Amino acid sequence: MASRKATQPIHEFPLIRQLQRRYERRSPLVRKGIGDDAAVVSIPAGDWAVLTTDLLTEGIHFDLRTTTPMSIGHRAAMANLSDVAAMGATPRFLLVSLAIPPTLRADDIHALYRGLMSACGQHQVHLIGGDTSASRQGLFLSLTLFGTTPKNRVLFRSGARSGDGIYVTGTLGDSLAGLRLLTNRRPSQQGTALKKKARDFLIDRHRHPTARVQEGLWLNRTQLATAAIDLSDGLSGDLRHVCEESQVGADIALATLPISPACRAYADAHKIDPATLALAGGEDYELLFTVAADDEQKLERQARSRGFLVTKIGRIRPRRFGLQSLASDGTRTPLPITSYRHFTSRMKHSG
Ligand SMILES: Nc1ncnc2c1ncn2[C@@H]1O[C@H](COP(=O)(O)OP(=O)(O)OP(=O)(O)O)[C@@H](O)[C@H]1O
Ligand SMILES: Cc1ncc(C[n+]2csc(CCOP(=O)(O)O)c2C)c(N)n1
Ligand SMILES: [Mg+2]
Repeated sequence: MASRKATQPIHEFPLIRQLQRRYERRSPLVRKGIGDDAAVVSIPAGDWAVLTTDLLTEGIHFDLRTTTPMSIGHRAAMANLSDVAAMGATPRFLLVSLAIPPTLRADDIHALYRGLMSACGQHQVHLIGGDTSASRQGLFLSLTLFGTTPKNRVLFRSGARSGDGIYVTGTLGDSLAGLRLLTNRRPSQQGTALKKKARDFLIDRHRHPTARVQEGLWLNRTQLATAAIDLSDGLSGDLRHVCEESQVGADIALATLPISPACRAYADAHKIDPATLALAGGEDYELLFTVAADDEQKLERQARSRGFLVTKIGRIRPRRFGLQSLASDGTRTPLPITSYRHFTSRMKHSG
């Protein structure tokens, strides 16, 4: 969907100057942004810095035949914002590194930045620098996001305790269903039973995910969450990280997983259980968090009054029980790992 013709060659320094003119904003915290050997920022006294980086690789994280440069920029920003959100921190400064193949034009890079910066603009994140290189083959995009949080105030993966309720924001499985709609090469098998509105919704959830920054800040500020993680690889794998770091087990009640009407319609049309999409689906960028049993009512009340969608999906158990799925009739079975794994699961997810 990007132009594959090199009609408008890229010149490194004019491109950087244009990006600086368009996207650099003044901030009292930015002492030096784009233009020196490194950026210099000051952070509020006593705050802790929260740092994350994410790499997006053509063919692995996106396919230029089925997506747009603007969506790639948006998703890259949201992937990083989501990690800062999962720590309960405020995102502040962004570094962007690009390796650009000869097939892309300057216009494509500007579209990518429009997607990036519109996502960052929602959270007052400042672009402070980056790096630009040519690539012989494929587009690579690496973002580093710098956030802050008051000292000692942070949501770790390691704080879950036996008895805590397990919650997620939003709905699960939409992004994977959207990706499958985009990449399935046999449209005759998928289009008929699914209304255009549902199809558009799922594709949009894949192309334009929303990082739950406000929710993360709320959970941290109120100290209602004992642990948190963002769902980038898929529930079945990401929950496992929380359990390993917290040295606990978990029950997940499959019937309670929040599934959007569109994802349910997709699952019906394909005769699959929507829970399999929710467990496997990566890139939803929802938050999974745990809450002490005594705080659950308070959490649910506050979520309602703030307009945040949160759903209880299970409970933390002692480590010896491992991770189990709990059926409506009370039977338990081990929760299989079906989430995205680099080096093994690419075809399964895109096919
Ligand atoms: N190549 C690496 N070198 C050093 N540390 C790494 C490397 N890759 C990952 N890590 C660290 O491992 C931990 C888990 O990383 P991972 O990328 O799985 O995070 P994630 O939030 O689950 O996924 P993602 O942000 O990529 O969607 C993080 O602390 C990360 O900084
Ligand atoms: C073309 C194409 N094929 C497959 C996928 C699915 N996918 C790729 S990486 C990933 C997990 C998150 O990555 P990371 O852990 O690196 O943040 C997922 C779910 C996609 N988005 N595009
Ligand atoms: Mg993460």
